[in-house]
Amino acid sequence: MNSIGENSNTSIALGFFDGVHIGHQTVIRQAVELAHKQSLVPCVFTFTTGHSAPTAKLNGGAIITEENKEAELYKLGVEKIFCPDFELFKDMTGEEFVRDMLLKQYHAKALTCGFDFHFGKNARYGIEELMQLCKNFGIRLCVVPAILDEGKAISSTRIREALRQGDIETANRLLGRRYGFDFEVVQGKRLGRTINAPTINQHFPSGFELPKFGVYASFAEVDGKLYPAVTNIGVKPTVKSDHIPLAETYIIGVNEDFYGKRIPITLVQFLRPEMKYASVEELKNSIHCDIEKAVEVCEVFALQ
Ligand SMILES: Cc1cc2nc3c(=O)[nH]c(=O)nc-3n(C[C@H](O)[C@H](O)[C@H](O)COP(=O)(O)O)c2cc1C
Ligand SMILES: Nc1ncnc2c1ncn2[C@@H]1O[C@H](COP(=O)(O)OP(=O)(O)OP(=O)(O)O)[C@@H](O)[C@H]1O
Repeated sequence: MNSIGENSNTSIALGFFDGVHIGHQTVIRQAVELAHKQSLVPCVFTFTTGHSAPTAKLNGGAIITEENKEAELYKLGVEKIFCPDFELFKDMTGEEFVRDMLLKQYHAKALTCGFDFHFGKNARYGIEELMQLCKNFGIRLCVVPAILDEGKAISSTRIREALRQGDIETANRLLGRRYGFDFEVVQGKRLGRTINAPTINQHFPSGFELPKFGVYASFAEVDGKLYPAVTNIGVKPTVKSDHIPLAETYIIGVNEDFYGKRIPITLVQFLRPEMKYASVEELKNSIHCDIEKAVEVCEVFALQ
């Protein structure tokens, strides 16, 4: 990043980009392509929502961590990410946002956004205003039409809804990759090993969207290699040891100490809801069925 001068002219993709789904990827690729054509630095303008957030973004938790979002953006060819706090620009007029922020601070020569992009105080300004402002300030504007799935625009909101319903197939299709997380592995009660299913435990940070509680066929990445796995997301009502939801994954065929590591887990199929069993013995039997099912499912997904 140091090679990019403070005053380099930029091509900027605009949006929040939670999840970096297929619609976002199209917008970002377009900004990167424009940058290459016009010798500009390919950039993304996104923002943090620490102190305040746009009303439209208050309908759910994050799909991806900030760190993983950045990694996905860089994979698409982005070289610089502008990420101010929403608070800093939320009261700007459309003109102030384009002139003072995008043009003067970030040296925008080209902007790319989606069909429904809104900006400025109370998200009052849309594509029409942006076109006019870009014309006034000599900035090239590219507006990407809606990228659809099943006839409806792909959105972070749709992905959150799919996750809440345990509909991992839809979430993964809209994301254009497998949904997952790589939170640090923390210590559990160590009961798992006594029921022949030692698990890695990962807590969801606050503000993160939780997938439906239940058991999923999954994959775990260990030292760059993918292993079939089975993940329970929930509060373990049978053992009542926790009220804080967490993800517990039994990695099939691996038995190592993962404490403190960041193990990437991706979900591929919902197997069953989390249940409160009458005994640990019943839970144990159920977990062994889950493992068998997960092995079958992962075999199919490993070929894809
Ligand atoms: C595949 C799988 C399915 C699970 N399903 C349930 C469940 O339906 N209900 C439940 O209370 N706990 C469930 N658990 C969580 C277990 O209760 C938990 O793994 C066990 O208590 C060990 O916890 P520990 O890691 O704190 O030692 C499941 C765990 C796994 C790995
Ligand atoms: N399906 C899509 N097709 C084309 N552009 C899109 C699509 N979804 C989002 N965009 C554009 O990508 C940028 C970032 O989108 P943003 O994160 O604000 O919206 P979103 O994915 O629709 O999320 P939400 O559901 O939270 O509104 C914006 O410029 C937006 O217009």
